Amino acid sequence: MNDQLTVLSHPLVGHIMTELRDQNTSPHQFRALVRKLSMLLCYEATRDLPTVEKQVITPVAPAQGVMVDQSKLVFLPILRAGLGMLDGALELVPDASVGHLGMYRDEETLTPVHYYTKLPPQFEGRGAVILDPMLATGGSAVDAVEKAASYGPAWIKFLCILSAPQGIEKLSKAYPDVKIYTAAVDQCLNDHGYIVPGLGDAGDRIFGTVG
Ligand SMILES: O=P(O)(O)OC[C@H]1O[C@H](OP(=O)(O)OP(=O)(O)O)[C@H](O)[C@@H]1O
Ligand SMILES: O=c1cc[nH]c(=O)[nH]1
Ligand SMILES: [Mg+2]
Repeated sequence: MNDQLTVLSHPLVGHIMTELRDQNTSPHQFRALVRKLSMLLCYEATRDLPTVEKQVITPVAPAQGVMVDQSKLVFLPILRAGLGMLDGALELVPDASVGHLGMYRDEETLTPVHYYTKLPPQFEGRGAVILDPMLATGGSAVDAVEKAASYGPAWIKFLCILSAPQGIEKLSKAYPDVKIYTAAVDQCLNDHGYIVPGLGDAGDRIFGTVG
């Protein structure tokens, strides 16, 4: 693989992924599993955040601690499915800002269609963390990074639950500076652009709209 890519490698991640893939998993369970994986992805992606020292007094003695300036982070979920990852990310960084990138993938052309954008106006000195459970062809991810980059963030990271080799390649070639964090990399895409074996349509499974 490449050094832009971090794949969560852990027995518990494998366990959660297996439950997530199972077609018998209910939307309620699916959302809970996506939330857990999103927290773990966010944990990895925030490993290099700067800290400032802070002294506190414990019941026993003064202690030198550190704090993170959470306002330096902006989470950008790609609607709809990315919303499923937001709770987990905000659980770890509750004071981050949130912007929304509305796009869906046209079923015929597999290219993203943009329908809504609402980002915080002030990105200077802040990092952008894009959230979308699925990195398939990579078209949506590349468009999301392009949009985020136009706001001038200090850096951009892309967090997804599941990815296909095609999507990783497309995103990493288009944006070599964007680090990608994923819980698993699958084999390929099928003729409809779905990840194989995958987990189906993440948005439909999160929101209970499976046909
Ligand atoms: O890598 P790509 O080939 O662009 O595919 C990935 C995109 O497809 C899914 O969204 P979808 O179009 O299903 O929209 P939804 O979240 O509203 O269901 C997924 O959540 C990504 O945004
Ligand atoms: O497998 C896939 C591919 C794109 N979007 C999804 O939700 N699932
Ligand atoms: Mg969908």
